[in-house]
Amino acid sequence: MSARNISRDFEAGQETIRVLHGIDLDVCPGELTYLVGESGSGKTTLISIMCGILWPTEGSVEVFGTDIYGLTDDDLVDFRLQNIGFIFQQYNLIPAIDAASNAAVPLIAQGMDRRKARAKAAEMLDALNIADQADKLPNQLSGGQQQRVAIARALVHEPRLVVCDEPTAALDAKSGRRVMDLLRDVALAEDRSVIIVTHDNRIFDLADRILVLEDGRITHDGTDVPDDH
Ligand SMILES: Nc1ncnc2c1ncn2[C@@H]1O[C@H](COP(=O)(O)OP(=O)(O)OP(=O)(O)O)[C@@H](O)[C@H]1O
Repeated sequence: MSARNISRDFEAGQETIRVLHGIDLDVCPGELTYLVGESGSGKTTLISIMCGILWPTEGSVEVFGTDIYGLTDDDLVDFRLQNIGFIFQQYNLIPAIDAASNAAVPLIAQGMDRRKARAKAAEMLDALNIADQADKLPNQLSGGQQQRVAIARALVHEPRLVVCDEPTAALDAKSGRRVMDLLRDVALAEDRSVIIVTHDNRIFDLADRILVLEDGRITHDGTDVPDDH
């Protein structure tokens, strides 16, 4: 996928604040790409634009050959549903349905039979080591378990682009590694991309590429992370 000349402004009272300044970025399929940077540097804003949920003020984003902000609203919703999985810091689970049904949402939205979708979602929960929580409601789960349900939901329909905001932050070291292994196994392939926003230095060694964002600009692009991050 590629982003060209991305800028984003937010209104704050009378003022307009520019939080991204003309970002150009190509994300290569088959690579685990990390985005790191201080709080407020614009990471969440950038990945939200890259995965089709926040319009840039300027610039364009192409995902697997489609200019996503050139689509109609309906076509963009459909494109996201087919091609993109996201895991945000707020898990946004549906409170009234159990973990397996939450994880099955993208498949059901794509029209899959409910029972089949639940079975596939249960497999994903199993891979994340929470198969025994499948029948629980979100408020019966710990924060880390809810996060794993959100991860299962992001991966269950095998999207070609997966975007994650702090996927391991709420997890202990072992669970964090398991999530990263799963992201690598399920989400990454020759024709698939994964972008991860993280502060978690326990997983820096797993990245193929690390980008640093500072004040809305990319200031580092390499295989390692600079010492001060
Ligand atoms: N909807 C909004 N309205 C106004 N300002 C916003 C909005 N969303 C983000 N911002 C501002 O844009 C800047 C970048 O925010 P963003 O959440 O992208 O940073 P971040 O690097 O992801 O931070 P963190 O690591 O704390 O999540 C911040 O100054 C934030 O206050």
